[in-house]
Amino acid sequence: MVRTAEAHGVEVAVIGLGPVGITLCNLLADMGVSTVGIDAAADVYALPRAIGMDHEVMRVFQQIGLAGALAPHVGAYRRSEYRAADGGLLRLLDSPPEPWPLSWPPYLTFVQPELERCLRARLADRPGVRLRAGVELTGIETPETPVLTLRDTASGQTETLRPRFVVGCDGGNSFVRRSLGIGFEDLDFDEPWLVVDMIVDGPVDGLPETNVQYCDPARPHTHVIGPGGLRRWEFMMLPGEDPAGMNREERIWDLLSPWLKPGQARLWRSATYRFHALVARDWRRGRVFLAGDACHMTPPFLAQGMVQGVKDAANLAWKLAAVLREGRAEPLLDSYQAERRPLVREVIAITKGLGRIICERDPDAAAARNARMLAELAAGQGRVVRQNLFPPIADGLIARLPDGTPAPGAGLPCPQPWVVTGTGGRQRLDDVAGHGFRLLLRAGGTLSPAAQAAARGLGITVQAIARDRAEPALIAEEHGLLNGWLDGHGADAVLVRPDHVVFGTSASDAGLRAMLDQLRAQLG
Ligand SMILES: O=C(O)/C=C/c1cccc(O)c1
Repeated sequence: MVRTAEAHGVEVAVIGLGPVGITLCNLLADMGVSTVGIDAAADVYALPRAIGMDHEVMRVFQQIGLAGALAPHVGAYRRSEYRAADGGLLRLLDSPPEPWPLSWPPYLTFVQPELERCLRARLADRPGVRLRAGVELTGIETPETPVLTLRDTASGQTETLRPRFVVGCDGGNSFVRRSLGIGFEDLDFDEPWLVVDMIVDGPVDGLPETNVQYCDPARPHTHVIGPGGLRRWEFMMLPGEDPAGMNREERIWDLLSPWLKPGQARLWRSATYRFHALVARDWRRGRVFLAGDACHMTPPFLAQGMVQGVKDAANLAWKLAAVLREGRAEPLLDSYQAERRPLVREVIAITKGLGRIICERDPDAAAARNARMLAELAAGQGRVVRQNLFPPIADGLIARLPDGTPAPGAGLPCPQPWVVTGTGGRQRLDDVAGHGFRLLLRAGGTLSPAAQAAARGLGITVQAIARDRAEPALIAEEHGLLNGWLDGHGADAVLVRPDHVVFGTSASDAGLRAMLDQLRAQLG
């Protein structure tokens, strides 16, 4: 039976309610955008797939108001060691000591089903957003004015939906992407691996205390420590090994035998899969967008899969809201692909570089690799600050200097220090300064009437932040992080976008007015 239910008032349809889609639904709902989230599955996928996230993603969950609810499902920071087959250390991916730049540990782990449940629970009974699980997208037409055909998987009933915009967050096999005929650029790195999630309930001697990339040419493998008792091992599958044979419990215990015996842990999930290095050629067709795995797939070695997807959601959400709520022109939405695609492509290339190190199976090449990495370690180059591996946004909606280069700091995540307020005690800055466009100034800095009027006209919140409590201001930093960052960029003010990315910095009132003019022009 065909039922045509013209849904009036749905502004954005999000297809796929995995972590990226449900994050996008939360952000859009908070921005007052009427949203429907659609997923063919009746419930959250009960087993973990992603396990790692970073401080920028945690900041988005903080923005959504979920930091507290997620705390039991989030794991502590661990460094990543790259080790040779003989156990020797080859490289260390670490984090700087506290205070951390975004106030969250730069790398965290999480339990995916619980994370998704928290994100869904927050939207239950919320006006303006509707989650429709058990509803499958079966057709998508005319991307300039999208018309969706939906089918209820239980009743078989179909309906049509005409949202203003559609975002396909429907995973690597995205129906949305395939329907639009969008292909991938293949960055040429895929290998078959077995992934095993174990729950270790009690103390077990000899388990690694950190994440480890075992660069063993006989069988490259990985160990990641998740929250609670969750431990993940990943094993490369060798030529001739068949997925079904690898994914037998007896075989898994055999692979785990250097660390665990049966009875010391429970097998939660195991799966064989082939990782890929792919980025969609187009991220937008008309009023239909792609996000997350639907438009990029990253090898696992830096845990960037979900991270980059949530960053897509944060990037797109405020731009859609700017068009739908503030009447900005739709070309603003072109900056989504302009900003995200080159960055994600670079993240995939960086991950691929590390993956090639880990996945080396030729013993001679592995020996040469070890010698090179040991020399780098001895020369002090083998200790890498994890978050510094990733590039800033370099294209799109950022302030530029007269020569066209990005303004100092533009495209980076803005630091989020711990601050102390007169009334509120110790808080993270975003919880005080808000989440829209905000202009953060040094304490004592003043804005000319013209700059104030320009900021007000753009709906920008202005906040002065003292370096410490000795300076008179309503908000004072605990560790001087943001003021130190301004020092480092030769700036007195930083203009931050709603996705926490730095639009630009300025060192004078004239520079600030020029930056605000650029923002007005770029917003359209
Ligand atoms: O952060 C890292 O260095 C590695 C994380 C990770 C997570 C999951 C699977 C992997 O191969 C690596």
